[in-house]
Amino acid sequence: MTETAAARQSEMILSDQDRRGLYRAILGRRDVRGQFLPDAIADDVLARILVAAHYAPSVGFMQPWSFIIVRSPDQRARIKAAFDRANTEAALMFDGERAEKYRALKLEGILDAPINLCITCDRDRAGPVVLGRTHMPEMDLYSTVCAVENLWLAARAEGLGVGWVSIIQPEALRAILGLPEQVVPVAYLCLGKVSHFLAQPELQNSGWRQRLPLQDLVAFDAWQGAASTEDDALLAALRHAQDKAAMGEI
Ligand SMILES: Cc1cc2c(cc1C)N(C[C@H](O)[C@H](O)[C@H](O)COP(=O)(O)O)c1[nH]c(=O)[nH]c(=O)c1N2
Repeated sequence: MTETAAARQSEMILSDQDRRGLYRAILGRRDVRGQFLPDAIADDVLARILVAAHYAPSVGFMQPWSFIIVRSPDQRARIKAAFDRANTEAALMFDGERAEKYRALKLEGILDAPINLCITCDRDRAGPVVLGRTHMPEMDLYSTVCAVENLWLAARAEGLGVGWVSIIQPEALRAILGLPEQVVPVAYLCLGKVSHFLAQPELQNSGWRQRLPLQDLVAFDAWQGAASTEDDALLAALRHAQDKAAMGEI
């Protein structure tokens, strides 16, 4: 290995501090709806988090995403009206106490956040036959979701909150944003500085749903395959790691 290649290789190794920073961003990432501040986001910060999204993995290196930055108050008002229509329909799908609880939740920050961002998937970006998508046609959509998560984590590292709004008819999004037919609106996000990040998901705090024990979601060799004694140490490690994560530690 040449000296430059060796130096480059050592840059690829994350320091312990880097590693911890990554986990802190992952554990501290939140879906933000109610803590947005109206402050503008600096262009260089917005550029960095868009680059993070653009560096996501994608099937056949398809890079099917595009990013529509929605700043216009008129456009956001149209989106908010579409959310309100869908949210009224959604509330009717829950019964009794659950419906009441649903109606009390704040589920979007469309007008509160200074920027909204629609991340789309162009299903034709790389032609009809895509390496890796031949037998799983939804892989381009999954790739776009990888870009969403990259952006979400990068935003968290920059101290910005992101909230995903999916209570909206995709056809309404299409019409408002003028999307062509082959372009799917994958994620509609609200983005901005926040007063604070909550320690736990809002749905957990409100008693809507709790985080599941990770060890119940891990199986061996087949769907719901039972652990053998050789897996005991791993299961203990999972429990330990999740207990620490619940306290915000890694
Ligand atoms: C695909 C998808 C779609 C939505 C969400 C997430 C994802 C991944 N979430 C946020 C969701 O409620 C939240 O991620 C979980 O409650 C866990 O909380 P944290 O993200 O850890 O804060 C979300 N939240 C909300 O208030 N309105 C919404 O429409 C949606 N839609």
